[in-house]
Amino acid sequence: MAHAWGYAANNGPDKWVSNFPIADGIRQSPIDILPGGASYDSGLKPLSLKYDPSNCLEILNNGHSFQVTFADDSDSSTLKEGPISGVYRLKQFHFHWGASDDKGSEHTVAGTKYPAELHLVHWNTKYPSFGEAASKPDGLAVVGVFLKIGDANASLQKVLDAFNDIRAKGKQTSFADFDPSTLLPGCLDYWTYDGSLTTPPLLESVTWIVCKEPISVSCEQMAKFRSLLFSAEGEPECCMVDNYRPPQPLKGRHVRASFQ
Ligand SMILES: NS(=O)(=O)c1c(F)c(F)c(S(=O)(=O)CCO)c(N[C@H](c2ccccc2)[C@@H](O)c2ccccc2)c1F
Ligand SMILES: [Zn+2]
Repeated sequence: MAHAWGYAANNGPDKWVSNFPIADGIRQSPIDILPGGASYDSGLKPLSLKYDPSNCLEILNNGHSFQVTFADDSDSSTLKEGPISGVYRLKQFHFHWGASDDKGSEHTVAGTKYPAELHLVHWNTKYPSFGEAASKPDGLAVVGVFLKIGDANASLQKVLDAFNDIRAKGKQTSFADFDPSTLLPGCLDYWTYDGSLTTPPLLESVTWIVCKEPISVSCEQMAKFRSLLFSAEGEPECCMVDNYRPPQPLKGRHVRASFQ
């Protein structure tokens, strides 16, 4: 049985290709975004994000990151417009972060790494389910938001306050009435390109929408991220840090900007 994928030297991003050959595919994510190389597209619409806090269900340590899961049986928490057509439903959000403040984001901007990156994962309702959508080239849309060291983020603190219940892999706890739009930056200018999931199964089904403006996170809040564990209860403790895939080859893809 091949050992499970992770972010360590023996099972990390450089090893994923042996079990997931698409790791060397033509539309892999993340990428290094070169603002000078992105072309402004006046046809790109503003993002329309409408989230209902009552859809928020639970928070879970899945051993790779932590995720906040949403009820997606109706169109009450959706992404519309932007670079996509149709209606995409919010399924979950999660983060990626580093062992220190100089790394942690998956996307980079002209080589600049941020200490963390938020991903809001949505699926195209033209397909019957998330699982179906995840295997289609237009099946998923992920909104990425960079985190930058600065003032403490009060909205993020609500998520971090749940960490004591989910410290180890497999732990979950109810998490209700959270509005993820409170985690979005004031300005929703974005870059967009065709890409993939950044973890196995690395499916090439994601329209990436990466916000230009970061949100703030304090050093103390970053320390709280790093208090989570990759390991399950009873296993030797392994801090959950550096759970990011490095930028992948562009392979001829174009990045568009919604702003000039
Ligand atoms: N950066 S990314 O957006 O590509 C990404 C991640 F980097 C990521 F870590 C996760 S994760 O769920 O936290 C652990 C890996 O599954 C997911 N989770 C996916 C997911 C699972 C359930 C519901 C929504 C999203 C991912 O696990 C997945 C997507 C599609 C098919 C199978 C699994 C994910 F989408
Ligand atoms: Zn992610």
